[in-house]
Amino acid sequence: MAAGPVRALGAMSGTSLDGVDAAEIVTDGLRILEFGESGYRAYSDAERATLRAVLGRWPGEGLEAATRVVHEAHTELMAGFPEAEMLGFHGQTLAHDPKGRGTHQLGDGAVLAEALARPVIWDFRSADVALGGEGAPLAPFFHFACAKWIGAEAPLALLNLGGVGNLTWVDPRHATPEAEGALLAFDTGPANAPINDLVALRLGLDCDRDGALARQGRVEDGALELFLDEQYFRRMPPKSLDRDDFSLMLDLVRELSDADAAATMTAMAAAAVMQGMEHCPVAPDRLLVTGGGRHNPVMMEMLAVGLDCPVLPVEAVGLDGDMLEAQAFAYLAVRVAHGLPTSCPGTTGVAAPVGGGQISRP
Ligand SMILES: Nc1ncnc2c1ncn2[C@@H]1O[C@H](COP(=O)(O)OP(=O)(O)OP(=O)(O)O)[C@@H](O)[C@H]1O
Ligand SMILES: CC(=O)N[C@H]1[C@@H]2OC[C@@H](O2)[C@@H](O)[C@@H]1O[C@H](C)C(=O)O
Repeated sequence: MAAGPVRALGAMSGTSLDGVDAAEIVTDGLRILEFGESGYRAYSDAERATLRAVLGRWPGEGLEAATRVVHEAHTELMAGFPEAEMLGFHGQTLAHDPKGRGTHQLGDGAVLAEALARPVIWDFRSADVALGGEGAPLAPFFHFACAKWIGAEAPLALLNLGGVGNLTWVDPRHATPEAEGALLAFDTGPANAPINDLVALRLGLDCDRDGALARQGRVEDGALELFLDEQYFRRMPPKSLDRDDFSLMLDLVRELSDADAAATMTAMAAAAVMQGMEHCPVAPDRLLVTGGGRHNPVMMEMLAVGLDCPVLPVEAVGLDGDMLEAQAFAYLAVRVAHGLPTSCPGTTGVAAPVGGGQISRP
């Protein structure tokens, strides 16, 4: 395919299991030329339960119903973007165990290519894992393009607070993301997923909206210390996590009141980020925050108090923090189509820059 600009649509079904985000960008696979339309398709409670029931169950039987949910939700949403020439389809991570079972995202790009009559780029993580990488995070190459787009001239950090947190340190003075020293990225630790699980279990809520519960509680330092004692925090990056790798968190707060448990888990997510920031090769001049956690003022305040640099939502530089991951998979799709790498030693620990992703045509 010619390496000119493409209007691509990316879709992401994140670890929070709330729904599917889709967003268009125009790119040549190097620069962001234009941001386009975006949309969201929530999972119904029944669909979410179907997905939740199979998380971690891979390899396994009986994934048909969950796969159908993923295909239907994505087809419905992506059909509303007829001008997109190419589709980037992340799928729903079912299991992520790069050094063991591998990484698996539910959904078949070939089925979507038929249904939507357009080329679909998908299965972004497998090639990286096959070559010894973590297979995640993959947004960092897009974060590099974002740093260029905002005209950054000094190292900065981008943090995604999704179900899991991931941090990207970017030095925008390099010409390409795969240049040695341009990027360092890794998953910081659990972010919203355990808080969602806590409030779902105890109160039947989706999330601790606006940190209202955490704000009423007190952080239990003993539990926080035990959490930070986890082996994961002693590992050097790159490193990545599966959604439920930190299920011990619920045990650590079992004896606490609802409010204290929420406050302590919010502090755990923030402390994991602070730990992660210590890995930055050069202190970043700001931390730009994307993902749902930036809407949680308690988590944002904890980060602002604990870090030396300004902590700002990505909206402060004109980006859309609800759509950044979907945009990332639109951008990565075009990179794959143009034969460009999507990960490198600094982002996933893979031995050399690699272009992941399969291309399915209708
Ligand atoms: N107003 C809010 N107050 C508190 N938390 C919020 C708020 N809005 C969103 N969140 C949290 O953000 C989560 C959604 O974040 P996001 O959509 O970035 O996650 P994701 O993309 O599914 O995860 P990942 O990036 O790990 O794949 C919600 O499940 C909730 O926990
Ligand atoms: C295996 C997997 O799906 N990982 C997700 C998850 O959600 C956040 C964090 O863990 C990150 O590593 C990744 O998502 C983003 C989009 C990424 O690859 O950059």
